[in-house]
Amino acid sequence: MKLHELIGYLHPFVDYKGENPEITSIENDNRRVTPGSLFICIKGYTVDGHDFAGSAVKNGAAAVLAERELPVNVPVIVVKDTVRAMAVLADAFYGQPSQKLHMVGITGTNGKTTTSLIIEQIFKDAGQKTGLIGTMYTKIGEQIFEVKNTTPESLTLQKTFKRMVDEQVDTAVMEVSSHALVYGRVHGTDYNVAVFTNLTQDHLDYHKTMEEYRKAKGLLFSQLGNAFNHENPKFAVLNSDDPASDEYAMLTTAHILTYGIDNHADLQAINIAMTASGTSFDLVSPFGVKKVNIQLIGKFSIYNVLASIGAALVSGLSLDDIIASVESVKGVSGRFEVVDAGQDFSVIVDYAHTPDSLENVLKTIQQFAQERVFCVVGCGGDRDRTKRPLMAKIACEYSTDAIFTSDNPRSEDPAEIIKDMEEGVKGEVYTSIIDRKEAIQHAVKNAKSGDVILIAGKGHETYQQIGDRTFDFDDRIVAREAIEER
Ligand SMILES: CC(=O)N[C@H]1[C@@H](OP(=O)(O)OP(=O)(O)OC[C@H]2O[C@@H](n3ccc(=O)[nH]c3=O)[C@H](O)[C@@H]2O)O[C@H](CO)[C@@H](O)[C@@H]1O[C@H](C)C(=O)N[C@@H](C)C(=O)N[C@H](CCC(=O)O)C(=O)O
Ligand SMILES: Nc1ncnc2c1ncn2[C@@H]1O[C@H](COP(=O)(O)OP(=O)(O)OP(=O)(O)O)[C@@H](O)[C@H]1O
Ligand SMILES: N[C@H](CCC[C@H](N)C(=O)O)C(=O)O
Ligand SMILES: [Mg+2]
Repeated sequence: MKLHELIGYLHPFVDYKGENPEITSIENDNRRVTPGSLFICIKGYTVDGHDFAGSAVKNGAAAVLAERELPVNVPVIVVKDTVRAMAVLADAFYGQPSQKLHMVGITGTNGKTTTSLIIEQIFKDAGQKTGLIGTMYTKIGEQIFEVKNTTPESLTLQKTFKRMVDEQVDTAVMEVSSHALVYGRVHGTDYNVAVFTNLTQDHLDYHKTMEEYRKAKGLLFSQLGNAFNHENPKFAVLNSDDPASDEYAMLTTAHILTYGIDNHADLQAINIAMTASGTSFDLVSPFGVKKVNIQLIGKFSIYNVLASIGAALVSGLSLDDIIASVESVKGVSGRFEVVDAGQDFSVIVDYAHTPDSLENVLKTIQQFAQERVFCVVGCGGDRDRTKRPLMAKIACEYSTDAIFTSDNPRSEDPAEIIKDMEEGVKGEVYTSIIDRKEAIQHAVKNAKSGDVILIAGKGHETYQQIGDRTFDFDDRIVAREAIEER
């Protein structure tokens, strides 16, 4: 695409009439620039991309988009906000790919990854080719790509959508983090279905207050498009048991489908029966009452399944087929994952790293636990500090043996993170062991027949970030080895 054509997509007041080179790619990292690239300078949290413009030009950049004039010998287009401009240009350069896909976006504090994988399964079972973008990976068909963020910045995102279009993907399912909504990473992404799971405390280091956090998630719904496109209607799938849903319903002109358990909803689960290996319920739906038997447990799992059924239903799939799909879902890696090495106690690895998710998982375990419940848990460094005492309190309240340990301390002192946790449990009985491997070994050594050990916080993660180093660490492997050593 020629530079002039590309610039034409920007704000009409961006006045550029200089040279008109062919733009072969758009990059925001000088190290990825090749001859003909447009280099976009982004002021980051760590460094300022404007400092790399010179190097980008040396690498062959044909033009630079920046927030100020720069001393380089290629055209510099100056805009007020390069992050916003990047979203517009990425969408245009890749041919507005999200408009060619059936797009399902999922936001909420907990359950995004789980729900996105269930939705992916439903669409696959319906014979569609799917794409997935989320915490664990990006997936196009069956090809898996590593990711750094749950929701990547706009350039990577649009490039990924373009690849999905090229590879004939029908439906793209993606997690939309609150950070992504605030940073404008999904600006220009044309969702057909926006799903809300729930809103509870997390990420207050970034959003500061729950009100700001709630507003951030609301952006997915306010950006869902305001036109009544009757050929291609848009849907918001909202949790009727979460108070934030009322606000999100007001923010959007899309059709609304609600799901829930406690409050009346378009899709409501009633007559719930849970065993240690699964859950059954009656699904009250616009198509009558249907019996559903899932292999997942915990009330939170029912919510994830209802949200998934809702997203598939408004996408036009048949309810009976959808139910058959959700009934076949066995679980998601690192979410309530059982480690079984033949021991006579249970070990569960789960990604609960927020107060709400920890409470949900421990309450679910309590329903089945016959003896003691050990809870090995830590809190991430460089993340919301205010959730630390709350998580510690929940661990003490809902388990018999709370063991506080490290979970990606990053740049923080792990002992200080544990101290923050301990603030929430003054006078209670717990054990603190900084080294996560030792903490897991401690639980495994002390567990007796019939006990349950929950190892919370890292789920599918295969690393531990300490300082600026990343070490191999997988709760499931460490637990298995500890059991085998017993
Ligand atoms: C706070 C934050 O969100 N940071 C994101 C941000 O990093 P940054 O601002 O530090 O970027 P930077 O390193 O300063 O770089 C600035 C610019 O200079 C460029 N650069 C940089 C170095 C260089 O040598 N050359 C160069 O050109 C970079 O390409 C970039 O354009 O931009 C990066 C690239 O897009 C992101 O990967 C990074 O996410 C970091 C890893 C992160 O931890 N983010 C978290 C807070 C986050 O976004 N989490 C959410 C939610 C998770 C969930 O709950 O599921 C997520 O969506 O992942
Ligand atoms: N609907 C839900 N409500 C509350 N807790 C949930 C729900 N679904 C899952 N959980 C809990 O939250 C944990 C994380 O789930 P999941 O990875 O699906 O969430 P996520 O929203 O993708 O999280 P992240 O923002 O970190 O990517 C699970 O391991 C489980 O403990
Ligand atoms: N998406 C979440 C994941 C947290 C996982 C936990 N293991 C941690 O490192 O805190 C975050 O980045 O806050
Ligand atoms: Mg996730």
